[in-house]
Parts: sequence; structure tokens; C-alpha cells
Amino acid sequence: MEKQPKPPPLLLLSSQLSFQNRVCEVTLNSAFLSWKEVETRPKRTSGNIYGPLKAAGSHYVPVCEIISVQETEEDCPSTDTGKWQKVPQSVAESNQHAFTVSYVERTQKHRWRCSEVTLHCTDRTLCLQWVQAIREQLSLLTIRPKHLLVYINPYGGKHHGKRIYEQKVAPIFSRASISTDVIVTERANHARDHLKTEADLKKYDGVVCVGGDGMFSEIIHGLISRTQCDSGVDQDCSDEPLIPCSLRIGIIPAGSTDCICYATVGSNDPVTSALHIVVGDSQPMDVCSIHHNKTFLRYSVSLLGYGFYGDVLTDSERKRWMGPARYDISGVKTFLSHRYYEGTISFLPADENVGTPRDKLQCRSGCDICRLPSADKQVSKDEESVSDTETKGVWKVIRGKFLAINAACMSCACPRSPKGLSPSAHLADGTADLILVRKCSRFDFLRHLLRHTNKDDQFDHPFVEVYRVRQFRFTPRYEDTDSELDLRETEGSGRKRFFSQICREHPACSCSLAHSSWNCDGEILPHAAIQVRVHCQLIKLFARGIEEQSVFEEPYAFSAI
Ligand SMILES: CCCCCCCCCCCCC/C=C/[C@@H](O)[C@H](COP(=O)(O)O)NC(=O)CCCCCCCCCCCCCCC
Ligand SMILES: Nc1ncnc2c1ncn2[C@@H]1O[C@H](COP(=O)(O)OP(=O)(O)O)[C@@H](O)[C@H]1O
Ligand SMILES: [Ca+2]
Repeated sequence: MEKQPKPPPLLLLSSQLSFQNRVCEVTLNSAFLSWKEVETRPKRTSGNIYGPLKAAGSHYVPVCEIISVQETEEDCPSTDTGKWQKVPQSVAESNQHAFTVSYVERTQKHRWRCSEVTLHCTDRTLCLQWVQAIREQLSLLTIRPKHLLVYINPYGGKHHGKRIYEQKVAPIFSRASISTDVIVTERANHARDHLKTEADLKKYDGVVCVGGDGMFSEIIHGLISRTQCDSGVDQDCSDEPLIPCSLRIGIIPAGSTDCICYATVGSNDPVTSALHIVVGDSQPMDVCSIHHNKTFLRYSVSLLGYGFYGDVLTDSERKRWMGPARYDISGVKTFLSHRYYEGTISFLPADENVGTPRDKLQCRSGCDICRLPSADKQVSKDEESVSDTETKGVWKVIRGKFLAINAACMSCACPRSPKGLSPSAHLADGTADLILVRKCSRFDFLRHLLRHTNKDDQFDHPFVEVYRVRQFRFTPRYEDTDSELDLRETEGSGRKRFFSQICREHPACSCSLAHSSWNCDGEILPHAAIQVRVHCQLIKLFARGIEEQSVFEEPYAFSAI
């Protein structure tokens, strides 16, 4: 369908108001609120007392980035005490009638701030007319949430979740007239279980998660399971398309890695996240489902990692008390142990039109690749096409010894690695990037790891392969047909058991243990043999993807006009 050209914005109100004791021409149309200084007095310049009349800078705020408008209570001297006090607008001096508009301002590194402008009017009627006109425009923004369900993990990251929410986020929600029901979790899986069975979801326009990637994982498990349950979809059936969740999820970062927030917003700043929620942003996201035989295990949206990241996580769980630093300590320890694992990976490559993990086309706000109608997107609309699309692709099989097998549904950018595990992975294209790091020397592995922190290409090593996939399977070499859990308990044959024991006692030795574990968004999976499938755009976040640099470097593209 051809796009119709947008009609020009409709002029709604225009007056001369004062801003910081200067007269401004203030205009509201259906797209922007703008104010521009009107030079009333001639400027004194050396040599010529009547300098040229100059219009100072104009400011434009898109209506969709206005947070709120309020009639302002001016500070006036109190008649009896001589002290300054707040007085209601009705008793203030006639030239003290004012209203304050709060709006989004972009600062460095994709961060947003709440900025304010107070505009003074000559009379109250005009002031109220302005407040009403702006409020009317805001009420047309129906994508904005009005009532939210908030879950806070008080023990995530540095245990600051509750404080972050109360001090930085709640005031923004209340300014934007968003009401909330807040639940501070009392145990792991509290939020998941509440969402799955108890929460009255019809009451809300979205769910907010205050915590890290693990807490977000709880929220999506609750929401996805609830949605499937309500629609009669069996999660154990790995071929069945899943039903997308209708409620959007907001993440207030208060965890250890916060990569889901960082990769969808561009920063791990709670105020920025709160403002993306207020303006009602929407970012669809892919979700991987993970099965072991015919049993559903978990969903993953960020890192699904076997070998290195699995071992880092297993070790770090014992060091939770250290907070986020646990990952660095366990990272060094795991790096030194230099363990590799044998197994077989088979995968279904993605269609070529979604690009490749090495094409340097990063997923950004409004990403063209994520908007393509992919094969997987059609699957969710038309169940019959499932077998069609899946038999069309040819599965590829790779056997070997691996230091790490990582699947990233999105870039996994985070403060430790600002470009992420797979810098060109897309948030919502229905694919994951599968990264295989084969057995190599410690030095080479270190070079590979270091490239996650600089501009060099971490895939440009002979021992690293990367594929864009829609599905994959992994089978560890020593797979027991009945249950590999039993195998783990008994550690297989006597010889293997003997060597495994030695390796555990001498972790610096570079050799193969039977199994590692899968790190699934920071949770350990109970099985090594898994089947994974990417579900395109199964969930939606209150985010818009990372904005292009030019948009956030200048406060707003029009502000310098
Ligand atoms: C030499 C420095 C190398 C730095 C390499 C950094 C690569 C980092 C990629 C991180 C991808 C993160 C993907 C996200 C996973 C999260 O879902 C998940 C859960 O998050 P949550 O706790 O907030 O709930 N987080 C994680 O699993 C944490 C993974 C963190 C891994 C850190 C690894 C550090 C490695 C340091 C090796 C140092 C070798 C030094 C040798 C002298
Ligand atoms: N009240 C609670 N007590 C203990 N654990 C909790 C609680 N609420 C959530 N959790 C669990 O804490 C784990 C880590 O949470 P997360 O917020 O991701 O922090 P971090 O990023 O530090 O790992 C998650 O697995 C989550 O299920
Ligand atoms: Ca993806």
C-alpha cells in the first residue's frame, strides 16, 4: 500500500508569553510546542546603540515527547512573615499566571532527561486555555500507558531496586498521571507466578520490571505462559507457534548485566527507561523457546551460552553476595580453567534477506530488517505454513570441540561490552546469531574476548564461526539416550569419571569435561541437550530500539533553528 503524505500540522494556539522575563512567541500545533524569543528592546552594541534586531533560538518539543503540563504555583512573598511561600495561582499577581511543561530532553549516550519550561501569561484565562489545549493533545496519544503493574526485585544488582524505583521512577510516573500497583517480590519466581496465575491483567496497560535480566526473564515467563495458557497453546509442543503477548513490558535497570535494557534503549539509566514508558514506546522482540525432547524448559531473549558463559554463571551463582563483580571474578577463573566441550550443533539458517551477523548493519530504531515480513512472522499468522517453511530450509550440522557456543537473539550490548556479543543481531527479525568458538589457545581466546570491548571484529578469527539461524539443536558428545541428568549424576563410565574428577580438582588443566551448562539469560538450564527455536516478535517492550547517534547528540534536531 502506498504511503499517503502526512497533512501539515494543525495550528492550535499561538500567544506571546514570557519565559525567563523575555517575551516569546509560543505556538502549539498538532505536532509541536514551540517557543521563540521576540526581541522587543533594541540591543546595545559598541559603536551603534541600535543594533540589528535578532531573533534568538527557537525551541521545538514534539507533542509526543511532552510528559505533562501543569498550572504553576508561583513563589510570592507572604504578607505576614515576609518569607517566600507557595501561593495558589488564583491569588498570585496577574502577571504571575504561568504553566509548566515537562518534556523529554536527550543528553549524552542515549540518555533522556525530564526537562521543564515555565511560560508566564498575562491572565489566568489564557493560562488555563494553554493548559487545556496541551492536555487535549496529550489525551490523543492513546499509546501511552495509564495503569501499570510494577514488580521490584529488591535483591537485584547492588540491591538498589527499591530505592531506584521510589526516588527516580515513581515521581516521573506520578507527574505523567500514571497510576501503579507495586509488588516488591519476596522470593525468586514470585513475579513469574503472580503473572502466570493471579494478576488481573485486563486492568493494566503494561508491566514494569525493576531488576536485571534475570528478573526480566521471570516477567516474560509469567506473561508468555499466561498468554499461551489463555489461548490453549501447549508450550511443550516445540513446533506449535506461540501467541504474542499483548501487554508491553518496561525495564527499569537495577541488575548486574542489564543487557536487555541496554540493547533496547541504548543505556542502563532508570530515568531514561521511565521516560520511554511514559511516552508509550513500543519495541517488538524475538524470544527463543528451549526444549529438551518434548519438554519445554525456558525462554531466552539475550544470551544462551554453553561452555564459557555457562561455566561463568555456574561459578558466579556461589558468589551472589559480591553483586555484579561476581561475573568478572568468575570470568577470570573460567578463562584460566580453559575448558572445552565436545558436541554436535545442527541449525536451520535464516533467509538471506535478514542479513548476516558480519554485515555491520546494526539494529537501530525503526530498523528496516525487523520490519521485513519474514518467514517466521508468516508462521504465526498461518499455522499450516509451519511445516512448509521448516522443510524448505536445509539443516547444517557441525561437530567439534568448543570453548563456547553462544546464541544471541539480540546484540547483548551491555556496559561490559557496548557493542555486544553479536553487534549486528536484530531485536525483532525472527533470528538468533549462533557463535561457535572452537578449541584454541588461551591467548587466542583472550584476544577474542578482548575484541568484545573494542572496535575490532570478534568474529574475525579462524577458530570463530557465526551463523544467523531460526532454529538450532545441540547434543553433547557423551549424551545418554535416557537422561543426561542421570549421566551427570553417575558421570558415565569409570574412565571418564576418573578424568572428570581430576579436571575438577585441577581446573587450570585444559581438557574436556563431559558437559557444561547452558546460561539462559542468567539462569542455569538443567539439560545440555536442547532444541531452540526463535519466535519472531513474541513480546513488546516500552522501548524504541537504539536511536541513531545524530538524534541523541543534538538535544533535538530542530532546537538550533
Ligand atoms: C578481557 C575482558 C573481556 C570482556 C568480555 C566481555 C564480554 C561480555 C559479553 C556479555 C554478554 C552478556 C549477555 C547477558 C547476559 C545476561 O542475560 C546474564 C544475566 O544478567 P543479570 O545478572 O543482569 O540477570 N548475564 C550474564 O550471564 C553475565 C555474563 C558476564 C560475563 C562476563 C565475562 C567476563 C570475562 C572476563 C574474562 C577475563 C579474562 C582475563 C584474563 C586475564
Ligand atoms: N525477592 C527475591 N528474593 C530472591 N531472589 C529474587 C527475588 N526476586 C527475584 N529474585 C531472583 O533474583 C535473580 C536475579 O535477579 P536480577 O534482578 O536479574 O538481578 P541480577 O542482575 O543481579 O542477577 C532472578 O533469578 C530472580 O528470579
Ligand atoms: Ca533477533
